[in-house]
Amino acid sequence: MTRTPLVAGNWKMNGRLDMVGALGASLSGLRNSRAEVAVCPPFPYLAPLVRALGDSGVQIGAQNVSRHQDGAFTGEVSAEMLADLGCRYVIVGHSERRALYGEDDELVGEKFLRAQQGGLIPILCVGETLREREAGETEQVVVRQVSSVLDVAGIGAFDQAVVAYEPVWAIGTGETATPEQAQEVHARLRAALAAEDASVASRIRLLYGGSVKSDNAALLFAQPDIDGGLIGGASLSADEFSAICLAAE
Ligand SMILES: O=C[C@H](O)COP(=O)(O)O
Repeated sequence: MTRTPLVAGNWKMNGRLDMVGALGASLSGLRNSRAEVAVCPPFPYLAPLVRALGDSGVQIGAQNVSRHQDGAFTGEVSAEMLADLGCRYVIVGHSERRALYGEDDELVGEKFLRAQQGGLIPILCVGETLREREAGETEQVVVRQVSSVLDVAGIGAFDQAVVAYEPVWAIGTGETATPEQAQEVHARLRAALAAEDASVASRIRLLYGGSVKSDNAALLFAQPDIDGGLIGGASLSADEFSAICLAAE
C-alpha cells in the first residue's frame, strides 16, 4: 500500500503575522512535492495563512476544536467554523492539551467525532510519558488511547483520520525516539487498527512527532510504518520546515 506522506507543522502558541508571509513564500516552493504539507497555526493566523498559501496546495489545520457545534460556548471554536475558513485538518488529543487542560480519552473521542462531523480530518495524537515508557507500558498506553476513540467512532472513521505517535518525553526536548523505537510503536498501532479492519489500517497515515529536525527526519520517515511527521519547534523556521518536508518525499 502506498501512502502519501504528510508533514504537518504545529506552531503551538508561537508566531506572529510576519511568519505567515515568510512561511507562505517559502512553502510555495513545495507546490509539486510528493508529500502533503499542512500548517497548523494559532487560531488568529488561520485566515491570513489561508490567504498567504493561496493555491500552493499546502493545507491548513487547527490545533484544537470544540466538542460543541454552535451556541453559547464563549471562547470555543467549532469544526464548522474551521472548515468554513478553509481548514482541512485539526489536531486532537495533543499531549499538551491532555496534560495542561485535562483532556481525557472521552473528550478526545468527542472532539474527534465532532471534527469529522464538521468536515475536518482529525490528527489524533497518542503517546506515552517517560514514566510509562520506563514502566514498559508504551504499547498499552498508545493502544488504549486509540481504542477509546475506536470505541466511539468505529474503525470506518479512521479512513478519514490521521494518527500521530508523539512520545511525551521527546516533545520539545531535543531527544528524538530512535527510528527503531518509533517504528516499533507505529507497527503496534497499525496492528491494533488492522485487528478491526486490515484495509483501513493499510491506508491510514501514522505520523511521528517529537523533536523531528531536518537532520533526523529522513531516517524516521524511511521506516515502513512512519508516514510523515507532526513537527513542533522546527516548523517555526520556514527553511527548516521546508527541509523536513523534502525529507518526506
Ligand atoms: O505537535 C508537535 C509535537 O508536539 C512535537 O513538538 P517538537 O517537534 O517541538 O518536539
